[in-house]
Amino acid sequence: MTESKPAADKSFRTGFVAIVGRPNVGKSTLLNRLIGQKISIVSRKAQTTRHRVTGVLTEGQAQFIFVDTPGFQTRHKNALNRAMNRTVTQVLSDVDLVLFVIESGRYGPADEQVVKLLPEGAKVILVVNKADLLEDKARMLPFLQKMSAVYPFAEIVPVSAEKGRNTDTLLKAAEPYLPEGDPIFDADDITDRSERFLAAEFLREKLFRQLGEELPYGMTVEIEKFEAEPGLRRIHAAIIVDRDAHKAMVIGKGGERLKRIATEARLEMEKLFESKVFLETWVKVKSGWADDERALKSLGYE
Ligand SMILES: Nc1nc2c(ncn2[C@@H]2O[C@H](COP(=O)(O)OP(=O)(O)OP(=O)(O)O)[C@@H](O)[C@H]2O)c(=O)[nH]1
Repeated sequence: MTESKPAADKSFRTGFVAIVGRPNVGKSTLLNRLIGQKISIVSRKAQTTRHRVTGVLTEGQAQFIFVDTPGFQTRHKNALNRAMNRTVTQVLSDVDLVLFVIESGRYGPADEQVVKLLPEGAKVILVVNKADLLEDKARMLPFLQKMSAVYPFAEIVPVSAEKGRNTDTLLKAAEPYLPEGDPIFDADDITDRSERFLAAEFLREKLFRQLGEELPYGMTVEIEKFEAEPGLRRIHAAIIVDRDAHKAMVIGKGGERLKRIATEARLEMEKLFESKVFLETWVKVKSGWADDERALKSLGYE
């Protein structure tokens, strides 16, 4: 494994990078674009820091280690939110660089909330995504100028994550902000998350997509059983919601919605695990759990 590590001379740079932004600005698309489509699963390593690593990009003389920042909500004020916002600020003060993503031509209250969570002194690059959607290109420059007054951004880079435009420029702009140091991961490592974890992530992602605005607050996914044998994964997943009404929303009319969600998640798992997947899902009601500080610990938020 070690021979695939890039040669470490003194100018090699390695650093932790967090991608933040309000929902739907294109954070996942950007991460996927930067690290490429290939996802390989490796076991958690001893030298992995306390951060949750979502992707590693080793290119030229630099290694970018992307870390997870839990999502944050401004609509609901309960224990889960307070803890999540605390976690966000903690993670952001710990990383070497923050990529703050917004949409071209749009800067609203939800984006402002994110700026408020940026810790003092953090190195932040403003990524102005979806540049392809800005119909009037002449609006870009004044928009960038307006944004430069919002926060002392280290750099401002317009990109299109979806089309892969200018993402190389973004990496070049980001590299000098990583501290000098040897790579921590082998060049081929993309994620250190386990298959079990990724299974929950895929299901969660499909739920988010399908439920959209109706997403029940505090919903979570628990993998109750994960069995792996060559060419086959057997997964039992529970979707936990707060109320009976939420349960009905997730299941949909005649179970259609849950069926669609589970099918999409299963297909993605099969692709990633390169194996057949039997996925069983059901919805459980655990009332009030989102306000239970103890429940946070089990989710890793505290
Ligand atoms: N036109 C265009 N669409 C984009 C671009 N980047 C992302 N999108 C689309 O924007 C939507 C949201 O993208 P995501 O990557 O899921 O956004 P996100 O910020 O991770 O969203 P959350 O998971 O809700 O926080 C998707 O439909 C993407 O296809 C872009 O550069 N141009």
